[in-house]
Amino acid sequence: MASSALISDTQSWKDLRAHVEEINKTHLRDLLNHTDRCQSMMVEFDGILIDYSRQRATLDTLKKLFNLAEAAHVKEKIIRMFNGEHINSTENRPVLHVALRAPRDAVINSDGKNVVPEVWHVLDKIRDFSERVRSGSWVGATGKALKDVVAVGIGGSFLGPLFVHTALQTEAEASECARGRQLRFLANVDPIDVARNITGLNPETTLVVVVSKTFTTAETMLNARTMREWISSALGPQAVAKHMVAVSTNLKLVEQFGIDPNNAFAFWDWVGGRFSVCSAVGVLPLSLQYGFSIVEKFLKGASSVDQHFLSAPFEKNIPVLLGLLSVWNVSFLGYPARAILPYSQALEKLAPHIQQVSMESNGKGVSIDGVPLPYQTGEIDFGEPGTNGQHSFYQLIHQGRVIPCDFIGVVKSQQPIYLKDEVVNNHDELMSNFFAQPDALAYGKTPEQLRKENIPEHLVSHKTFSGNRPSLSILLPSLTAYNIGQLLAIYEHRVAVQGFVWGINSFDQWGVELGKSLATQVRKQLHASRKKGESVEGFNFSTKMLITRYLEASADVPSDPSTLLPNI
Ligand SMILES: O=P(O)(O)OC[C@H]1O[C@](O)(CO)[C@@H](O)[C@@H]1O
Repeated sequence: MASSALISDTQSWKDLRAHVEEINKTHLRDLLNHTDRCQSMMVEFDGILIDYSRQRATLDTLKKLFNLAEAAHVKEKIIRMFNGEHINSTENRPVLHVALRAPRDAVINSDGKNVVPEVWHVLDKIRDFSERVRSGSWVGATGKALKDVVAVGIGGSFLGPLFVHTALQTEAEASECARGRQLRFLANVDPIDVARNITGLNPETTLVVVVSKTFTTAETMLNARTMREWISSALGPQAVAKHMVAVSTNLKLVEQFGIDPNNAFAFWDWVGGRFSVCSAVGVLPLSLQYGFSIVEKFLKGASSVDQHFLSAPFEKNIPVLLGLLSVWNVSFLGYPARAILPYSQALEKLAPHIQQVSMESNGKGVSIDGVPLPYQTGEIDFGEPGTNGQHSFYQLIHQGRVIPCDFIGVVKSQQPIYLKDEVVNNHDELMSNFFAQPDALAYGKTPEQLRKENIPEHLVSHKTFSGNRPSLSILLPSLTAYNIGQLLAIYEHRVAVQGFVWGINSFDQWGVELGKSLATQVRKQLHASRKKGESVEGFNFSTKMLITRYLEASADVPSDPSTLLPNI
């Protein structure tokens, strides 16, 4: 399938380019009047309703997007992914996060081997370990039960688990299962993050889970050594065996670090970091907090969407539709950003997680065959829960730049509140905004409407809303572990579809390497300057000046310190 032909050279791409002119003659205000159009722009699957009628698209646009998908061989690429082919060609790896949530009896082959039994071997090990910790049969070095967990990891070894944890925290069944337990995440190498995470924790009752696919990430390893010091300085070095476990693909380095290999939970190089929340990366910390049976529901929700993605026709395939519409917005309508706006506080960490899933995957400059692209890929993802975002950046979305929005609403609140004598209950109040905002963006408000309302003439232009601003609405029935899994898989596959169309490798991340290697040079310099007083050399004028100023202004930092941990 590899070829240096770019999707932008195909007739389908050119047709869509030409079609923009047609769409520019329309306004969502009018498009929304066509009931047939709107009806065919609603899709339902497994309790989830998607309404994309507020996209700047007609049924003809959709037809052209399906042609584009065909020209980009999207169907074949999806099948190749599920078949375990090495579609991550620059790293020569399959991309099989779908195997992480496949049922026990599924068969998913990679390099001639069914990977599902090894997935379940690790899941069973997690179930067993987390039950022993939760029941108090696995105790710490002083015989106390371990009720608090600090998960140390960054990027994909952090954001997905944090998203799911935040979403489950207030879910009735999950929160009951987590009673008396805490799960914290130490990600940043900033010592302040260490201080925040250990504050209020007792090493005797704390389990540290070091999560790193490579077990070489500088930030994670320094934080892991810091946590090891925190434990051993309080309880003695032998306590590490009882208080530290690891999740990694690199079990050799785990052992070298001093963690018992029996307490290491494996995953595989066919799981990309940002797609790893369904591996031990997420399943271990979440099972320790909520119990394995809750996490299993999350995996089932994701698996249900996996099957839908693989088998549903494109006209009804949620990740495919959303992926194609994102390509339409970015590559044809020229909107470079996307706002992820969940009307649920429980989903407050969805946008940061999808930011990595999407931007690390699709922020590329060359095709999968290494050909420089004449078009931009990826989009700038950001977001906040509604209604908080409304009082922050929505002004720009309503009257400034056009940013396609994903509105995500939930039918049944995790935590309903009813107050006597209120007009509506609290969740209805929230959802009133969820329903209103997409229409405000789509319809806008004309000067004529304002004049009819007797708005003073000098304010008319200020109060005018152009409208015609696209969004889509995702309505979830509730926010259980299962629904959270569904939502995750929708976004993961949508990002893959976008990459498949753009013809890029969405599964590597070479762009993060340069900064890492330059930091190594700076680290060496800081060491040499602090220890031996060496002057700053080998940098450009600006960096040299900045580092020199930093060193001079922090000359009181001891050159040969004894261990100091945060004390707040
Ligand atoms: O799990 P690891 O190997 O510590 O890597 C953490 C993160 O670093 C990256 O490699 C780059 O930021 C991500 O892709 C990954 O999720």
